Amino acid sequence: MNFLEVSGVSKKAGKTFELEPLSFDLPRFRKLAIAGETGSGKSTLLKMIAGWISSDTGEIRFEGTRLKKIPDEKLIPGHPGIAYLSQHFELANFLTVEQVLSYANELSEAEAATVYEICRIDHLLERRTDQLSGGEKQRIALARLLVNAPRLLLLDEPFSNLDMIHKNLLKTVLHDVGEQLGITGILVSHDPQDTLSWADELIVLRAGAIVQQGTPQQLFHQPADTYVAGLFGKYNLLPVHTALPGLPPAQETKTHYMIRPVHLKITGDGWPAIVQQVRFFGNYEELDITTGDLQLLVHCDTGTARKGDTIRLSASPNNIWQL
Ligand SMILES: Nc1ncnc2c1ncn2[C@@H]1O[C@H](COP(=O)(O)OP(=O)(O)OP(=O)(O)O)[C@@H](O)[C@H]1O
Repeated sequence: MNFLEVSGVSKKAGKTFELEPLSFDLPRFRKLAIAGETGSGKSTLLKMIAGWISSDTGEIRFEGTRLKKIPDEKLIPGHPGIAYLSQHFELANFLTVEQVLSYANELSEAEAATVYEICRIDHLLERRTDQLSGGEKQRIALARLLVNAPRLLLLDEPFSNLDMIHKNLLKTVLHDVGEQLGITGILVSHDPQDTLSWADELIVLRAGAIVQQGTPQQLFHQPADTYVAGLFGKYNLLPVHTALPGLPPAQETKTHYMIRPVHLKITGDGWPAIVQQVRFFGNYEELDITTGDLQLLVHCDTGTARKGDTIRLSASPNNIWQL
């Protein structure tokens, strides 16, 4: 028995969208992220697991028990043991944070104090809910779910609308929730970059279907297609007939080599190339380069090359993937 078993669930939403029957298992304590472009069905899937909407087919089992469907088998959304942090959470007005949390609390005082500490909200307990920033409200909404002692936490786009500082703070909080509270998590994000550092496993959706499932490393280095490759960052495509030294023999059925810009290294020997453009991104620079009739992107340390330079490039065979 797996902690969570999703078997053949499908859902029609609106006139045109259909989440195709999909299945996956999630062992306890494993962090799963669901990525995909806008409208690919991420939230629909998460809401079905949360018990906010029902699937048209299939079933979901949590800790061995089949989850009841709403509204056929139960009227109130949600399932015991599963917490769902929606994009549109609400906190009761005119209450202090402490009141909001104590009404929901099912933990001992010491356990609740640990949750407040992990959520970095100790200093906010006396505040009223209308005296909080968006990021603070969100961490309180999260704490309110955690004081119900869930075993599975579902997070729907938790990083949207947060500036970099609050986003990083929330990432630390979510890391600690998994590590210190031992809560299994599923996170949905339209920005796959946010999921790479958090997840143990990723599912990529496109148009309501799973296109790839694997570790963040697999999805980044060995994407199933250009859609998955593009979700996780920029990439170069070189036709397999490209005559550059060091490229591995092309596999049958593959048409292109894929190399991430960060994996093209400027070296003493390698393919001669001309730098056409340099763009500054702070931590790195992005070069437009041409080699023969190919145009490629290279990411390198700032100040490595200037427009017009002739450079030499190479890539380790480990960082060349075929599509
Ligand atoms: N209640 C609904 N009524 C009509 N259409 C819906 C409903 N819920 C979802 N849809 C449609 O289903 C599709 C998938 O929506 P969903 O919210 O699951 O996508 P998503 O991948 O989470 O997108 P985003 O990243 O933009 O949140 C969309 O085309 C959406 O318009």
